[in-house]
Amino acid sequence: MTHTAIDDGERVRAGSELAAFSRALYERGWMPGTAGNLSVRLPGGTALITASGRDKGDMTAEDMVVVRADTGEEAAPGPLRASAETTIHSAIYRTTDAGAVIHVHSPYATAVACRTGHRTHLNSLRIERFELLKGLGLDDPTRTEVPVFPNWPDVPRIAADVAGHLAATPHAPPALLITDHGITTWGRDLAQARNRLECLESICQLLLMAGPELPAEKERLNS
Ligand SMILES: CSC[C@@H](O)[C@@H](O)C(=O)COP(=O)(O)O
Ligand SMILES: [Zn+2]
Repeated sequence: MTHTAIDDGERVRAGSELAAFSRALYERGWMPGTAGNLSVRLPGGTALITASGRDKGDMTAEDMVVVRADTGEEAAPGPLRASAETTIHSAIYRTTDAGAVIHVHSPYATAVACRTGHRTHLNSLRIERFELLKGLGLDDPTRTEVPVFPNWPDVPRIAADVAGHLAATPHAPPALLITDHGITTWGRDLAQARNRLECLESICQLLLMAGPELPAEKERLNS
């Protein structure tokens, strides 16, 4: 099958699933305005992604665009434009075996991204000890380093940073932050990507609620 030969039934089934997940995330307040985008990998080297600039709480299967999974290029001319952040999804599809990618502007993860990110350099957020790390499917569920990328105005530049980091970091967690912007997670399907997103959003909430450490706590943690 070539990348343009998408079975219509498959496209509609995947599009309906994207629309349902998008609505649910919107209703949680994680896709304010028209923020956020979701995609799934399809057979034949393609992916289906939410159209750009749409209300993410009110999408249907017809509001999705077929793109090449490895480049983000639109597979066929049509009235809708693929998400402005499609190249970030493609960077993930190219360098991992992800079957689905979710990007949202959820408040706690975005706040942590704002506080830990750097305007021009890749940074990382070290997370240790939280039980919820077990929900990320890590090789070592006791600790991880979530990369925090600069929010370049040129999205393909963010995508190039992401692809470079993931290619060089085989045990990277299935998640990334973009400073002053939001969070992206991925998994074998939308449900797994959403579960991982929920774990990280909750960890970020706990980090913000728990810190900064009190001196007595520091002593206890270091003993
Ligand atoms: C509401 S502005 C947010 C956008 O700039 C972008 O970050 C975003 O998440 C949605 O872009 P989109 O092109 O609709 O997929
Ligand atoms: Zn965004």
